[in-house]
Amino acid sequence: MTELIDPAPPTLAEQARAALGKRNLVLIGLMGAGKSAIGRMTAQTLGIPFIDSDHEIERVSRMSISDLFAAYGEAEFRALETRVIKRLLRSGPRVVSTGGGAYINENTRRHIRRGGLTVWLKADLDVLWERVNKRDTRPLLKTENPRQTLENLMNARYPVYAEADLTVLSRDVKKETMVEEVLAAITAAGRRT
Ligand SMILES: Nc1ncnc2c1ncn2[C@@H]1O[C@H](COP(=O)(O)OP(=O)(O)O)[C@@H](O)[C@H]1O
Ligand SMILES: O=C(O)C1=C[C@@H](OP(=O)(O)O)[C@@H](O)[C@H](O)C1
Ligand SMILES: [Mg+2]
Repeated sequence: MTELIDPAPPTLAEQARAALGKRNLVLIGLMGAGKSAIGRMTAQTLGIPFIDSDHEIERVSRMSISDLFAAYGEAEFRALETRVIKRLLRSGPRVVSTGGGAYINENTRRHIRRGGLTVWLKADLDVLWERVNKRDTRPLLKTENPRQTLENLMNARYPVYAEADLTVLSRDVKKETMVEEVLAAITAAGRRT
């Protein structure tokens, strides 16, 4: 007689993967929130592809984000960003990390809202500033007072990011903890919908 063995309960990653189904997971939030870093790790944990929209923009344009801003200006960058994100969201499931301004652009936001489950990585100014001031790859922060610029962007953008399906607080904890919280949020949302 064969013995019936209870299957192991599903892991958090398996539960989140099931809740996501064919949908894309789209990370939004301000510069330094961890969209690129946490998005990559989340995709690995879920076992689905990861794409960073800025990386894809750099690949297709063969230019860095800074050079794109300098050569063509922000409006052209936004138009390219819209096209790239629309294409990236055409098939799923994937984790797509967007650049901080993507969700703020009305056109891009429309594609994102249709194209997947949105998670806002929300962080306070000190956390963001600590992270972004170490690098000079973000053209919008090449101002006289970049911390103030970041704060202004926060004030302008947080009400829009707040429309996301889910919000996870990004703070100084291990990246693995952030990934777990994203997975837990997806799982809980899956139960609700
Ligand atoms: N939970 C975290 N703890 C410590 N450092 C983090 C955490 N999340 C992200 N970082 C770091 O902060 C910096 C900005 O993260 P990044 O993923 O590029 O943000 P975004 O894509 O939202 O601008 C990177 O150097 C990244 O490794
Ligand atoms: O907030 C923004 O408008 C931007 C954020 C950047 O991406 P990260 O949020 O990944 O730094 C990048 O897309 C570009 O510099 C503009
Ligand atoms: Mg990024």
